[in-house]
Amino acid sequence: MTAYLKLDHIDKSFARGGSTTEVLREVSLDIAKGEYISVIGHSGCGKSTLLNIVAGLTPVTNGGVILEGVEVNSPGPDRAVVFQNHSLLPWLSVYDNVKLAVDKVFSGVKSRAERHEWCVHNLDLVQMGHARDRRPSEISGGMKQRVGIARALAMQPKVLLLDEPFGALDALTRAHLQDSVMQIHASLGNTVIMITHDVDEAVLLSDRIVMMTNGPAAGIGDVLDVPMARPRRRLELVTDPAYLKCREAVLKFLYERHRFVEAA
Ligand SMILES: Nc1ncnc2c1ncn2[C@@H]1O[C@H](COP(=O)(O)OP(=O)(O)OP(=O)(O)O)[C@@H](O)[C@H]1O
Repeated sequence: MTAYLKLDHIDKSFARGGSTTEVLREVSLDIAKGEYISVIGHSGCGKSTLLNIVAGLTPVTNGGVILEGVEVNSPGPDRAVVFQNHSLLPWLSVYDNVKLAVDKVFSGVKSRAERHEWCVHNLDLVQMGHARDRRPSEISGGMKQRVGIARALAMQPKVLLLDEPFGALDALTRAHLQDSVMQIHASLGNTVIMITHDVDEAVLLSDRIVMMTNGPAAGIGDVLDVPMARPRRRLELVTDPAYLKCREAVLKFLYERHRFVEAA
């Protein structure tokens, strides 16, 4: 099987002043179309660097990213990113934030009326249709993240890249948004790479969990298959032996095999 998205022997070093930091070494992963992949690992191991490489925002030192057989090394609408700190333009309404991305991607393809419908459709998908005329400063953090997700989905990307998208949210808002993302993934079949620090979130949402070793020169330590059937319901999973087993495997990886050691 050829991978839909291939991370091919990626090395990444940053040079600063006279010194070089090796952040990633030999990161390789084949991702199938529609797969939901989580990346988990201790702080500073290089998760965001890896996501930024896939997004084309950070150049690799060696290796490459191949999407549908074509190497990608600059940003493009085929890979949409949602950051932890909502990156909405504060002077535009919710609707116009989504419209900006839609116009950029679809101006030659969809008519003005179709683009309007598409913006409304994607805002409805994340239950934000009612707030489309508000500015980012007038909505909550969870609502901003919903708009960020709507904006990303509206670009119809081949790959959705989520960098701790729920990290700054309270537990209840986080759970609601996780459920929305699961529903969207079920209906649209997006290919997703999501960075998270949250073990339960990784197990709940993912088909596979990529566990990174500690840096410097971090790599993929292990990849865990998450076998529970979908749709998944969080309350039912609490007692599901497969869920508990996955959770334990990730915790063991993080806290026994690759314990975080504070730099002296
Ligand atoms: N532009 C840069 N220049 C130099 N060093 C960088 C740059 N970006 C990241 N790094 C370094 O690369 C390492 C990995 O950082 P990265 O943000 O990818 O880690 P992370 O796993 O996402 O961390 P966290 O979980 O805390 O967000 C860190 O040591 C960081 O200081």
